[in-house]
Amino acid sequence: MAEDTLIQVEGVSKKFCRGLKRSLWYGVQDLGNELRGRAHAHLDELRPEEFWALRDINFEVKRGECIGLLGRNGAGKSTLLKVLTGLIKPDAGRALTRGRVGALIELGGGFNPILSGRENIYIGGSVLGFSQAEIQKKFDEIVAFSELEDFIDMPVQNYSSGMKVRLGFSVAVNLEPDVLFLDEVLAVGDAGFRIKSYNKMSELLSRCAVVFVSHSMTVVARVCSSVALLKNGHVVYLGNDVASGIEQYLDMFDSGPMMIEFNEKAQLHNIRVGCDRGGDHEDDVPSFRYQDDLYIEMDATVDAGHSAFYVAFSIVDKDMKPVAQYASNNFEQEFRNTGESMRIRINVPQCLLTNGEYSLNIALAEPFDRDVGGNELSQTLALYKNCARFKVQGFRGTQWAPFHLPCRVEIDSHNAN
Ligand SMILES: Nc1ncnc2c1ncn2[C@@H]1O[C@H](COP(=O)(O)OP(=O)(O)OP(=O)(O)O)[C@@H](O)[C@H]1O
Repeated sequence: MAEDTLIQVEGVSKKFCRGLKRSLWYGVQDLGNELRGRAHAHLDELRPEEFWALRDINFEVKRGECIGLLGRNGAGKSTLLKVLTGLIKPDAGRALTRGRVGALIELGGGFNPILSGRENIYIGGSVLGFSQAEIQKKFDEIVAFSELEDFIDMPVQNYSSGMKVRLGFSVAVNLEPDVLFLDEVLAVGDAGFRIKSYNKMSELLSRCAVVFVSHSMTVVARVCSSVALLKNGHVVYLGNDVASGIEQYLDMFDSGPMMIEFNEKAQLHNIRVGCDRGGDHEDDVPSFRYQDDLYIEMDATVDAGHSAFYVAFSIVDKDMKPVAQYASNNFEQEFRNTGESMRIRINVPQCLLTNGEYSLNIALAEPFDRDVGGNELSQTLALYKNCARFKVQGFRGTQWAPFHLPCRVEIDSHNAN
């Protein structure tokens, strides 16, 4: 393996068996064959109820790189991490690492629950190959990072899940690893610790090779330099274009049907997103360009008894996270209910969304009072979620957020200090 390559995965395959009884029986057969020095008779074929959890995985990670393992539930990410850390043996191929390995792949994994945090730090350090003296030197740093000073002599079995993550992460990152394996478990920590952990990861990156499993695309976009996207045990994308890897991951999810959460007092029909220029269609989804002038159109009826209403919408990304909002009442725009079917058109000039697939949540509401703070109280008349999908394409350049603002930068060298 090349000098600066710290992780090398070569043709790794791993199969599992769905049925417990068969799985045990195959295990006995394989062990018998191994003991008799016979090659694995069924190495490349699947026996009844077996499936490939990993199939012919190849990649390498150099010092200074962080590869994000993405994939839907059951894609094989944790199995790959377990092969990488040596917890399970692959059926074919090999995974090599160079240098000290730090890992946090299971909540409380690697800890002895009846021993204290202090004792577990010493055991964890020894497993990584550190001498008692070296661990002693790092001990205060580990405890300070985990912020568990008051609990360090308590048995780990009494720790909360967040406390276990703090201790596990702190041991993994503070013992100067060359290779770091991190699973989703970090998400268990509270917001403060998560931010601290991601900062620590960024700091370690210059001297480490990291494999990071996550379902949070915001974090992947922030910390990863490359992405391996797994589907049913196969790598379907491997590369340095993290945005493209994330896009392909999000494409694996069907955004689902429209949900009418409430339509008892108003009804919406024919909701669509358009562009005066026309736009294109891709897989039946309208597609526009970055900075196009868009409009949202719908037909609406509002029940008699509600004399006025306002219109609100949010744009959500493929993770269903809201990325933009609008409510006409914030601009003193309320509309009179004509009692008849109305065509509503909302103009969205110069849409600054970056490339991706988005959807709309739309509400009609009636303002009726103000609270003590002067905020408007309103009654929802209709709420339709995920009711019009659209794509934005044509944004050029690195993309790390849903909006790109067309700013102008001015530099005046005379005033610079
Ligand atoms: N010991 C095992 N025996 C049998 N099947 C297993 C075993 N461990 C994992 N699997 C199966 O292997 C497949 C991959 O599982 P894995 O845990 O690697 O997925 P994952 O991508 O980490 O999923 P998630 O995002 O839910 O954590 C799944 O179908 C899982 O049920």
